[in-house]
Amino acid sequence: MFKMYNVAVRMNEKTILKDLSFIVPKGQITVMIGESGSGKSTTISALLGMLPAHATVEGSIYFNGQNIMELSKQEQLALRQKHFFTIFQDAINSFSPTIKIKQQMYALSALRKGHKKKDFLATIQVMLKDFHLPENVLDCYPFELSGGMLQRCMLACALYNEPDILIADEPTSALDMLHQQEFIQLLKKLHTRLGTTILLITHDLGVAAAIADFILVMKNGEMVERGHVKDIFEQPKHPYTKQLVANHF
Ligand SMILES: Nc1ncnc2c1ncn2[C@@H]1O[C@H](COP(=O)(O)OP(=O)(O)OP(=O)(O)O)[C@@H](O)[C@H]1O
Repeated sequence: MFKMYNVAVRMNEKTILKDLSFIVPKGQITVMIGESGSGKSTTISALLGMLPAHATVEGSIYFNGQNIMELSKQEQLALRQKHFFTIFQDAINSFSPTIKIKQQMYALSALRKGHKKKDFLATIQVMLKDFHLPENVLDCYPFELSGGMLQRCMLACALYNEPDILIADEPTSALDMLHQQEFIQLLKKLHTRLGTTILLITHDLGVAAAIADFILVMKNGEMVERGHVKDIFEQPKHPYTKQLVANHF
């Protein structure tokens, strides 16, 4: 579905990503793991065109066979809005503090679907129930909800938008154990229902083992190993992956 090919990123004279190449297959859940500072978020930022202006990016990013790096900034933005939906680590920072959840979810969804407010409300209310969120959640301000509830609102938005690709950058790291598991179950549900292609970033191997079809292992800005979840956990090849897996069990 999309592929990064020989991507290198430099910032402040420092090489952050080195010659990164990988595929995220259609309809599969690909999980990127690796220690803090290994370059996971930078990879996502490169994919989403969100790197700082001073960053230099080389290489190609293919989506449906098209190298999006060859498109104008405007075309890239339109393509990402149409096909990608992203959930970030800190749900509270994903919402504006002074606007009610309903308006914000509608704005996020209207961008893609152009649906009427009435249709949106009817559909989203069913989804919220499905996601164990109280009915009045739409009339709340973000500060009135827990981190777990806000992440579930984001996931409901993702479900409503039916993106081709869902990117989730450490979506559970700010949640407690119970809410982490609940979020992962809902993510699985979304994947089962829509067959969404998912790229999930985490440093939690338990999360990776629970949900991944494929795993990408990052270390120091390089991808040191990639493979099917079973192979990574049962027969890791790279010393770093071996160490990660050994520490997990
Ligand atoms: N704007 C920037 N300017 C310079 N260096 C940066 C910038 N942003 C990130 N880096 C560096 O790039 C490297 C990779 O950071 P990145 O945030 O991608 O890692 P990560 O694997 O996502 O880490 P974490 O799990 O802690 O989020 C780090 O050494 C970081 O200090």
